[in-house]
Amino acid sequence: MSNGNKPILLVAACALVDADNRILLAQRPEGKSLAGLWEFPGGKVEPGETPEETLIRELEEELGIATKVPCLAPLTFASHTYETFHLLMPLYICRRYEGIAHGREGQAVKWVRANALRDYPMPPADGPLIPFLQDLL
Ligand SMILES: Nc1nc2c([nH]c(=O)n2[C@H]2C[C@H](O)[C@@H](COP(=O)(O)OP(=O)(O)OP(=O)(O)O)O2)c(=O)[nH]1
Repeated sequence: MSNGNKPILLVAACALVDADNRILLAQRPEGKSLAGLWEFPGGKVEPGETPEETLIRELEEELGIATKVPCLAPLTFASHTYETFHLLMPLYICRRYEGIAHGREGQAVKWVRANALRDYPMPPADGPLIPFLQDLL
């Protein structure tokens, strides 16, 4: 199957898990693509970055929390064709971090139980990730 020559976009995402086994979702702000949908924190891997470095940067920028490479464990990935690109998105899990997560860019954030993830509309790429989290948590 061809993807219609769309470029691959590499985005690193993280399931941040608290002591109660809840997962943090952040709401995409108005004005962005997929606005209003709930997503895992993360973002595009910039040139010169590893996906882990991207996540450490994004978790700090978006949520004000600090973590380290050994605290990021690979869980699974999403591979999904959008209209103008094909998204390849490794999903990491992180249970060890410092700070209290809050939406530093004005976005709503919510701690959600694995069995309630389906109650939050997510980008189309994210649906297949949910069973992995439900099995794990
Ligand atoms: N962080 C994150 N991005 C996701 C998820 N699911 C999903 O399809 N994406 C997509 C949305 C965006 O196209 C891309 C992440 O880009 P980004 O968040 O760094 O970029 P952005 O919104 O500032 O830019 P844009 O999409 O408005 O161009 O990955 C997810 O769970 N978490």
